[in-house]
Amino acid sequence: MLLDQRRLPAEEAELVCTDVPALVDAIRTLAVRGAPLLGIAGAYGVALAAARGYDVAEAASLLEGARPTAVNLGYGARRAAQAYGAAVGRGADVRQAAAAVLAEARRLHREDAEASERMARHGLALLDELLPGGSHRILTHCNTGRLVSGGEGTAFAVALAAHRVGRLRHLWVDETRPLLQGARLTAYEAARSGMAHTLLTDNAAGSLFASGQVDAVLVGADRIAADGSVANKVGSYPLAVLARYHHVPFIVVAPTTTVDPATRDGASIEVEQRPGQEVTELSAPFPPAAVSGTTGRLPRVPEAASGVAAALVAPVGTRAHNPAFDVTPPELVTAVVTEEGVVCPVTGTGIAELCARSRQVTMS
Ligand SMILES: CSC[C@@H](O)[C@@H](O)C(=O)COP(=O)(O)O
Repeated sequence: MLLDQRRLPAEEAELVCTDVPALVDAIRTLAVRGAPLLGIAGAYGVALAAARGYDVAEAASLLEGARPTAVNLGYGARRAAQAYGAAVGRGADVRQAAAAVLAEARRLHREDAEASERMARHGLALLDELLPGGSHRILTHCNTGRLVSGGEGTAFAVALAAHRVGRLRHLWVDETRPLLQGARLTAYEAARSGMAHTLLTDNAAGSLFASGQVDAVLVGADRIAADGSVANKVGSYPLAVLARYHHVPFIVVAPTTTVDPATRDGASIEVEQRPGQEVTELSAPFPPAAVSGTTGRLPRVPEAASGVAAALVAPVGTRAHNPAFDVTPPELVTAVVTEEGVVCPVTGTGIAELCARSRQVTMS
């Protein structure tokens, strides 16, 4: 059972996935999303497969293939599949093996919550070190809070920790085109946590930096390559460039499960390309109610890819370039905060150590 993130903030609706294809669809359509949560969903998906008596290895590979960039998804699915294999190897019957996978998924879920808490602590200490004086105006991109984690999230958890100790002056929330994770989800989480926040269009960030209103950028990551390159929601790289130009720290917050030593460098990271319709139409993942509320005088088209009514925002037939992520080179990253501590890609410090601490699981 998932909280259906496609329907937020209009509605807090549950989505029940009773088989693996349903979960794969939920992952592809972003009902469940965000790197750490994808790992958790992948592990529970394999537990579901085991409980239903499906082929566990095939389920793990289907789940892993649902979205290519967030390495956590494959990590969760592979780790659960390994737990199944190990149980069978110990002589467990199908029911016992399924129980072992479920226990492993729950363990991963708990570990993510713990990692989240530790990242928040390390991140807050880093902010205090980088920005003495302690009244932080933080800009964040996409959604990295409780909605994406077993705990309070990655980058958002650091901002929340600063808020709790009275050191967050303001949270700037990028809307995050085209699927509006910032507007729909981060603004929703910030409001629920009572954080002072303002939503801006992604394009408004430049003038915000220029007017000196951003003290630090905090983002999450979907995959960190062996050279310290960071893949995150499209729009993160331009923020890193802006931050460098304006002498503002650009900080990545991600658990060690996001570090992938097997991916050599940024160019080797597969960036998910999403349907152009997400750019040319106001449609998926918005629920029909939200779409009808926002169509105004825009022409309506009968059906979007998701099957919900949509409004055109570009002429029929317009092609759209829609990468879901971009890659920030290590020289633009001031620091990577993990649950194990802080490393500094800009100086090359700690990247090898980070890779050594990665918890990636490879299937034999
Ligand atoms: C949640 S931590 C980091 C990332 O997963 C997050 O910033 C992000 O890019 C999510 O992308 P999404 O396409 O919404 O799954």
